[in-house]
Amino acid sequence: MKSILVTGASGQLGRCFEKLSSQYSQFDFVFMSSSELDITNKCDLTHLFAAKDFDYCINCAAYTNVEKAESEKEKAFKVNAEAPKILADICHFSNTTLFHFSTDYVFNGNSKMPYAEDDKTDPINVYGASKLKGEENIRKSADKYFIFRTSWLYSEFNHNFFNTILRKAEEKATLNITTAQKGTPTNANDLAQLVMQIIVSENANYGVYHFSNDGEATWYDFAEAILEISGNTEVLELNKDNSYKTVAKRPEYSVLSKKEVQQNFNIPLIHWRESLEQLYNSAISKKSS
Ligand SMILES: NC(=O)C1=CN([C@@H]2O[C@H](COP(=O)(O)OP(=O)(O)OC[C@H]3O[C@@H](n4cnc5c(N)ncnc54)[C@H](OP(=O)(O)O)[C@@H]3O)[C@@H](O)[C@H]2O)C=CC1
Ligand SMILES: Cc1cn([C@H]2C[C@H](O)[C@@H](COP(=O)(O)OP(=O)(O)O[C@H]3O[C@@H](C)C(=O)[C@@H](O)[C@H]3O)O2)c(=O)[nH]c1=O
Repeated sequence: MKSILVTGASGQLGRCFEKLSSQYSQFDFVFMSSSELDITNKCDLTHLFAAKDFDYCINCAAYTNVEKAESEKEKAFKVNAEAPKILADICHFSNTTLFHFSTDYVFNGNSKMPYAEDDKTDPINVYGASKLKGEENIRKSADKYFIFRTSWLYSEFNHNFFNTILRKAEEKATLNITTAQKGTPTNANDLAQLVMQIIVSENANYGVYHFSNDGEATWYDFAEAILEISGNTEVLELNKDNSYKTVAKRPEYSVLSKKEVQQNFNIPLIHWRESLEQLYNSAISKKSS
């Protein structure tokens, strides 16, 4: 039976893999949260891989607080840049295929058209710079790796924009949301599904790929869609607000081109709004009814 290690398993994406794992009983999944496995600890990682053979390692562990990263640069780089290097070295030595995730924030956002994989990177915040360094470290150390740059992940799990808006709707708070950035909201469950499809098909087209849902939106459009789909348009005030204060700069435009991922893995792309609606109906409205 092939085995799959999932790191950062209590995070948003990790929990999507855990949810999906019940559909893949042919694999032996080992889920390890940050308290069970610290990916910055080379010694613990070495021992783990010496004790068990993993065919795949899905690295969902990351430092993802974009605002805090500005003042915690060292910590962000340790988790997002140095740890992926350790993981890549160990995976290479153990003949384990590594799946890793990066971000649209590796780009500066000056483009007017969707970013391709080989477009120039130029992060404008610490989080983006730390994730880019992590990509570079993996590319140098491993052969059998997939890096998926994705954007604006949300799901029913943990802290994310979708859950924040739903919570604010419950509190009937006034929402002031920026229209200053354009990107693509991505259902983290769709990303987890893509990875499992690649594992099942034993596809070996290793490399860096862009994956998000289809279409584009501002954060305001995303918030508006969440309120419409959850039937909350009457109960709270939603305003466009380009003066929303943040510490970290964010790219104005970060839509990703999905040509490569479609060509290499033959997957259907779901429009962000359709996937949002599906998730709300399957995971949220069911829970509250
Ligand atoms: N969220 C988003 O919008 C986007 C995310 N991505 C990328 O996708 C991936 C998954 O993100 P997502 O699930 O949303 O992020 P989360 O923040 O929800 O999950 C990250 C997990 O990593 C854990 N973690 C942090 N440091 C360590 C460590 N040293 N060792 C082990 N685990 C650690 C965290 O644990 P704890 O909480 O205990 O610190 C948390 O459980 C990341 O690589 C991220 O950069 C890319 C684009 C968009
Ligand atoms: C909560 C809130 C946010 N905003 C703005 C702030 C910011 O510009 C934008 C998004 O806010 P967030 O803090 O939720 O998102 P942010 O942390 O920028 O999200 C990013 O996370 C990392 C991990 C990624 O890799 C990116 O792809 C992206 O998803 O919306 C408002 O305008 N009003 C609000 O009420």
